[in-house]
Amino acid sequence: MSDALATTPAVSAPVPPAPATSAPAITAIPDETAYAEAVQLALDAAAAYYRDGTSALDDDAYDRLVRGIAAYERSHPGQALPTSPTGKVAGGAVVGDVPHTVPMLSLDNVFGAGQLADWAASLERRLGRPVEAWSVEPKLDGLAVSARYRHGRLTQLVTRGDGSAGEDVSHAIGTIVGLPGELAEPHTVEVRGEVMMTAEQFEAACAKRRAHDGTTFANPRSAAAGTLRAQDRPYVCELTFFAYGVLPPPGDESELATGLREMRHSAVMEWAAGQGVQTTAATPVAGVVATTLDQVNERVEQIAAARAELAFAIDGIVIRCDLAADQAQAGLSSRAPRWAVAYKLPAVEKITKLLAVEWNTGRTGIIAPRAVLEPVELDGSVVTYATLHNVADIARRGLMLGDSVVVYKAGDVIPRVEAPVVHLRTGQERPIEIPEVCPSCGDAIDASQERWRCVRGRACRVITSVSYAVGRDQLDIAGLGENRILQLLEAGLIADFADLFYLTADQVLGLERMGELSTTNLLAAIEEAKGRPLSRVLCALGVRGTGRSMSRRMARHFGSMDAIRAADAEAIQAVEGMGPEKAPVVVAELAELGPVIDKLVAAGVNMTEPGVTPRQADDEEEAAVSADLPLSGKSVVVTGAMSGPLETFSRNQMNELIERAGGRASSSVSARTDLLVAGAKAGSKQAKAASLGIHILTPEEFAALLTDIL
Ligand SMILES: NC(=O)c1ccc[n+]([C@@H]2O[C@H](COP(=O)([O-])OP(=O)(O)OC[C@H]3O[C@@H](n4cnc5c(N)ncnc54)[C@H](O)[C@@H]3O)[C@@H](O)[C@H]2O)c1
Ligand SMILES: [Zn+2]
Repeated sequence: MSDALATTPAVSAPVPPAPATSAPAITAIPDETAYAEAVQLALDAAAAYYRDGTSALDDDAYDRLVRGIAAYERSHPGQALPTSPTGKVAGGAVVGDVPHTVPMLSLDNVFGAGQLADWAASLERRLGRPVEAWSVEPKLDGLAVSARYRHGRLTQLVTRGDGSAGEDVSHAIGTIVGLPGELAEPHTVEVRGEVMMTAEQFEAACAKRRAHDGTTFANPRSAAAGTLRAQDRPYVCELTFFAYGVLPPPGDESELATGLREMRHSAVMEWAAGQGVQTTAATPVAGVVATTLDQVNERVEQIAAARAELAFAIDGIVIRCDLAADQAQAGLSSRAPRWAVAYKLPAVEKITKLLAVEWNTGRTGIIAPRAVLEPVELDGSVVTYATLHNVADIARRGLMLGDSVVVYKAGDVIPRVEAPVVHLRTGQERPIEIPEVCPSCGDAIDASQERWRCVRGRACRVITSVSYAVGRDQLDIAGLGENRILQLLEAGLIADFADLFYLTADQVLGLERMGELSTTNLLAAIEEAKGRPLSRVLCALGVRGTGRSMSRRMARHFGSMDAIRAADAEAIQAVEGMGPEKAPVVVAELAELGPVIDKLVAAGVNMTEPGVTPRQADDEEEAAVSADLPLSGKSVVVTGAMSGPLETFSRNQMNELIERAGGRASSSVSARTDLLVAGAKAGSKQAKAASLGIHILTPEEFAALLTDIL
């Protein structure tokens, strides 16, 4: 939640996570005072948003606020203020002095296919006939402008303003890619479209501003807004234009003018492109014409899916009647045309706080910073971490601890910090500490390239990662202490733990303090480790977020390493407890570990989970767990010291055993516990289980129950 809302508790509300297509959240407004505050807050935000992009609110917060205002006005019609933003273009917060020939309006919104169908049905009722063709285009997230051409020359550029009059921003002519100074032919027309910044232009703009005053823009839209209106900046930033309309001068009865008025929207767009004006035609989200709502929805889904990869921001899809006659007959309301609608996509950017920066040395020795954020709900999940790429990136964005930052996340994309919101700084922000030595091993940092590395490179993490992989709960290879691993590394015999499976007796014997017997023992232990269940091999890989229990759950869910490797983020997310933030990281890290896994496979290391039939790549079902296992569906807790056949079992091995027998291992006793295995010196858990009437077994009784599996 942004600061601005936090300081006005009367109008702030928790964010209920809403699925993409459901009705949007609103800010609750309890009384008239809160209502007046909310109106003022919305006006200030909208004024700043359209002026130079320095709103204190992100779009989602603004939209919730305005919906809250509208809801309050519906239930208290007598209290509505004349300054209220509802029902007005630009929330009524903007004025202009250059009149528009035809109003530049807003768009009504729909959320989801259901609302779209309702909107289309009411439009068709109004027309008294079915709409023959729909045009479906991306809703570009920038600023609307009207570009006036006289005899083919671009003479004036005007913002939307309050819809009836805008502001002259002709000074920007010549800095906007896609808006030529001259048309291919000497026509007099008005081209309407969106001015925005591509990701690349945004980076360049941030670099220029940073060189100038040490700050950056918060996101491409606010950078575009600020840039379009800036007149006396000592630096020039490039912008991009995409057209979505062409209007002939009112009263012009020339052949071209009448032609344009009668042309389908799709044909108008082709005409504009023919004149050298940029349209979305060449982008992956080009406008299309659809004849049925099913086709419209299909294109909506395609555009939504392409969103994360686009070089520019979109916040929805615009659906309009393609035929000029339909548009003319449907007409306009005071705020929006009746023949078009915006199908809103969920917000993928929010403002939150940068709480800390963590530094980690990756498997390849790359030292990467990671942002720790005040948790924020974004595109269907709660984001707490975001990537910061590298040190140069932090410097480039001028980030500070405590900054309000714009965080971006769409679909499977790993969340990233876009930039600080400089105008929300309080003076309490502190510099981010940059590490001077490798955070993993303490050795020096090689900072010669943009991505910093530990001077040890891959070796930095190898000792820790090999020690972890051979640990008792993973591959369980006895006789491989840190010193021994270091020896193997320094002798060049291993570079990762998969290489252990290729060691020969000669190589091992060649090491210092390594006799015949210990060599035989070590190689036997390594040989034995080849048969460990998939869950342990997976755990040994050390993928972030997949510790012992998650590795077991993944192994049981997929059944084989092949199935795990074939899974995308969505499929991985189907594993219990795997959040949408973690899933893409797991997929990325597994891909990065591909060569290690291949080496393990080639060495003959087991890649399946006992008792689980591996799922096929396109299998919708859970991997089939053999039915009627002794603990099927039971929740089991283990406490006290194990004895009898289970004497040597670690807790992790006990948990594995339980899950292999079809049960669920848990660490605490509750009403949902089915069985407690209580060994000697069992304490409070046994007492609690007894009081709850839970079935209690000794380790020996439990072992007897599982003789077939042990
Ligand atoms: N963060 C803030 O403080 C703040 C303040 C005000 C408004 N906003 C945001 O602005 C949005 C409302 O703004 P609005 O009234 O400018 O826009 P809108 O959502 O009403 O849509 C109309 C605009 O869409 C644009 N557009 C993009 N692609 C188009 C296409 N293919 N065809 C036709 N039009 C296209 C045009 O600029 C047009 O003016 C809200 O989503 C709100 O979140 C944010
Ligand atoms: Zn290191």
